[in-house]
Amino acid sequence: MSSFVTPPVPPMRITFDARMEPSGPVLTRRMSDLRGLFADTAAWEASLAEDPVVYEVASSPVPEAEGELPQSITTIHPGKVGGEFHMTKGHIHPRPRGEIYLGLSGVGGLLLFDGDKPEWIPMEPGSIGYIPPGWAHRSVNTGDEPYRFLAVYPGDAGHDYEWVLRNGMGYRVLGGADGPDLRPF
Ligand SMILES: O=P(O)(O)OC[C@H]1O[C@H](O)[C@H](O)[C@@H](O)[C@@H]1O
Ligand SMILES: [Fe+2]
Repeated sequence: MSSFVTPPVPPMRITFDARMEPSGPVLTRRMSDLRGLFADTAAWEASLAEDPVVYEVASSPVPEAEGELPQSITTIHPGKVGGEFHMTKGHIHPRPRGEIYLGLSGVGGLLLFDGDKPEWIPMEPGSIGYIPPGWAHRSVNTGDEPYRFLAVYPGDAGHDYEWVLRNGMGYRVLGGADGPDLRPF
């Protein structure tokens, strides 16, 4: 994802509206944008008839450029595909850079994978999830209302989505009787 502002930018107060969303560009990802991510391909194909919005990313007007600290608020709408919770595509930063997430509303989790072992950080309003450099990351809505989080990341980190398609994320996150059921794959 990229924002529409080029550096240098002035010091600024970032203003959030009543829904606490930054005023910058919004990226919408529909089910059809999530090809190859859900295990149950038949269920994914069936969902394309309606092609619902799975998540939206609203960015602040800070450029994705070296030295900058862009922020975004992602809203993942609730739902499942073949028992698997709605989730983001997931990516790794081509330049190894850390990132922080802050849970704002709803419940979910941050799935991390270093290519060897997966980690799961449950997220609720007020939780800070830390993504160390070199870990792929994906967010999952494990509840029945929208899950929203703020992300802050170095502007030169970049997004590699192919890595996740090639390597997976270590776990699939399904709805279980007592909350999320993490299945190795
Ligand atoms: O990029 P995705 O894996 O689709 O995740 C959606 C978004 O989540 C967070 O907000 C990240 O900071 C964004 O950089 C990312 O674009
Ligand atoms: Fe990231």
